[in-house]
Amino acid sequence: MIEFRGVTKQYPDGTVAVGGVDLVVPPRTTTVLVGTSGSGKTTLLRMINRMVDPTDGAVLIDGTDVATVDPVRLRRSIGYVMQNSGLLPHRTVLDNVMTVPLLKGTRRQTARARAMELLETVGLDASLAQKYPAQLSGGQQQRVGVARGLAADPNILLMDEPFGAVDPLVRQELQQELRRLQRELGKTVVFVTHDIDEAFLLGDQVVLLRTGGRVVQSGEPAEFLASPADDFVSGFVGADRGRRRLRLEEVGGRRVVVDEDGRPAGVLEP
Ligand SMILES: Nc1ncnc2c1ncn2[C@@H]1O[C@H](COP(=O)(O)OP(=O)(O)OP(=O)(O)O)[C@@H](O)[C@H]1O
Repeated sequence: MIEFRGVTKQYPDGTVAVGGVDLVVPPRTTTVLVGTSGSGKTTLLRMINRMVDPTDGAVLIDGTDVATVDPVRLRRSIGYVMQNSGLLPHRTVLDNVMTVPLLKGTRRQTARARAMELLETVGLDASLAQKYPAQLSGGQQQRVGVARGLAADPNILLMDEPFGAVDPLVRQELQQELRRLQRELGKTVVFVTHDIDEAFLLGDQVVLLRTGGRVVQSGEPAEFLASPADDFVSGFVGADRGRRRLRLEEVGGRRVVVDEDGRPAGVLEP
């Protein structure tokens, strides 16, 4: 379990990136931090592995204040996946995935076998292992990034807009893969996005932030539509837009769910 207790981050120039956040991230579930640009999502995420230290409050992992843990050790025990995959360009895919396990002292043969296994887990063909990142598509690079994040078998996986830079179709594919992976692996995932649809799709818990790094609402995705905390939330989740306003229509004896324009969204189970 990850816990934020009264966490604030004020940068030396006076910017309050995160303002007094209290939040619990339950284990083995996906928590999505969502919000507009500059709402403190990345800062909040990076306080988990001490890439950023809070100026006030504390972040605890399983009851231990991360401030008391050596940052290098901490970072190697937590998976981290970022937007542009962050792969080392002059190293092969295999070497990229093996980096952290080798740094942690895993034997080369073991690390290699595990890396090959992980490439398969994230849906990559073994033949890509000896290629260099630039020889891969954006989507493939992101998959390698996910494999690398999982390589040291961390309990926690931090993902900062990991699918932000790929085209919409590949993005959908990667989102579905992450859902599958999460069902199989049961990691504690903290995922940053500015896309509310992605947040609803992936999050067991969604945390909506606004400028100044304040939590406006948190909870299960459906709660945001059922009872948005205020107008900002309504606007952000699009509760006021046609796409979210669904209604039932009877078609050929079945109950079909349609949107405001009458376009079908699905069929209601009997
Ligand atoms: N090193 C820094 N020094 C000063 N201000 C910073 C620094 N890093 C971030 N900030 C500011 O803190 C605020 C929050 O930044 P952060 O990157 O956490 O937001 P974000 O929600 O992740 O945004 P985005 O979606 O654009 O990545 C912003 O106003 C940003 O300009």
